[in-house]
Amino acid sequence: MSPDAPAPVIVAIDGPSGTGKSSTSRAVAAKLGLSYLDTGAQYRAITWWMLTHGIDVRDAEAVAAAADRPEILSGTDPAEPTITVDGTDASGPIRTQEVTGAVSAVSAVPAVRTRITELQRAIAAGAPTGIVVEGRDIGTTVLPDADLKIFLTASPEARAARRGGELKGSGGRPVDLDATREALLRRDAADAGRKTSPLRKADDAVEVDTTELTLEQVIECVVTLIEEKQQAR
Ligand SMILES: Nc1ncnc2c1ncn2[C@@H]1O[C@H](COP(=O)(O)OP(=O)(O)O)[C@@H](O)[C@H]1O
Ligand SMILES: Nc1ccn([C@H]2C[C@H](O)[C@@H](COP(=O)(O)OP(=O)(O)O)O2)c(=O)n1
Repeated sequence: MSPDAPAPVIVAIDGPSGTGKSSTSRAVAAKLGLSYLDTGAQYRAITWWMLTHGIDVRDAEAVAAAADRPEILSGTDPAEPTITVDGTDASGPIRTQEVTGAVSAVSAVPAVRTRITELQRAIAAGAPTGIVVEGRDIGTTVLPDADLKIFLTASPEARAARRGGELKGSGGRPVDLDATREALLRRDAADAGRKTSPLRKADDAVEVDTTELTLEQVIECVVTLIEEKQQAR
C-alpha cells in the first residue's frame, strides 16, 4: 500500500433474517470499492457439508468433531460473491429449506464458531481497501474493533413479506406468510438464545430500523455513515 492510501475500512453489519443485511452490504461494498463477506453463507456451507456427509446435526459432539474437515472458501467480490466447499460451488445447495432448518443447530456448536470466526478474521485482515462483513456476531465477537457497526432491524411482518417475495420469485407454491414469519422468529430465538456468540446488538452499533425504509434508503444511510467515519479519521 502506498503511504498515502487510506487505511482499510472495516464495517460490521448484523441483525436477524430478512432485515436487509445481504442486499445492503453488497450494494454498499460495491459503491465504495470494498470487499464483501456473507458470514451466514459460511455457516450454511458447513451445515450443508455436515448434511451431505451423514453427520447428525442434532449431535453437537459429532458436529464439533467434524468441524475442521470441510474446506470453505469465500469469494469477496460484491459483484459476484462465491462460496465453495471442498472445491464444489455451494451457492445453490446452501439455500435449501433443509440447510435453513439445520443451520442454527450447527452454528451454535462452539468448535464450528471458532473455525468459521478464524476464516472471517483472516479474510477481513486481507481485504486491501476494507470490507463489509455481515452476520449475527460480527460487531460483538468477530470484529469488535470494526470502524463502523450497524445493527439492522425490521418488524417480523416486513421480514416475512420480504422472504415471502423471494420464495415466490423462485417459482414455488404460494407462500404462507404466517408460516414464514413463525420460522423466522424460531430461527431468531435459536440464534439469540445460544450460549456462544449469540445474535446481539453491540453496545457501540448504530441501530437502523428498516421496516419503513426502501432498500435504496438503507444503502444511502449506511454509505453516509461510512463516509462520515472516513472523513473523521
Ligand atoms: N428496506 C427494504 N425494503 C424492502 N425490501 C427489502 C429491504 N431490504 C431488503 N429487502 C429485500 O428483502 C429480502 C431479504 O433481504 P436480505 O438482504 O437477504 O436480508 P438478510 O440478509 O438480512 O436476511 C431481499 O429480497 C431484499 O431485496
Ligand atoms: N455471523 C453469523 C451469521 C450467520 N449465523 C447463522 C445463524 C443464521 O440463522 C444462519 C444463516 O444466516 P443467513 O445470514 O444466511 O440467514 P438469512 O439470510 O438471514 O436467512 O447462520 C451465525 O450464527 N453467525
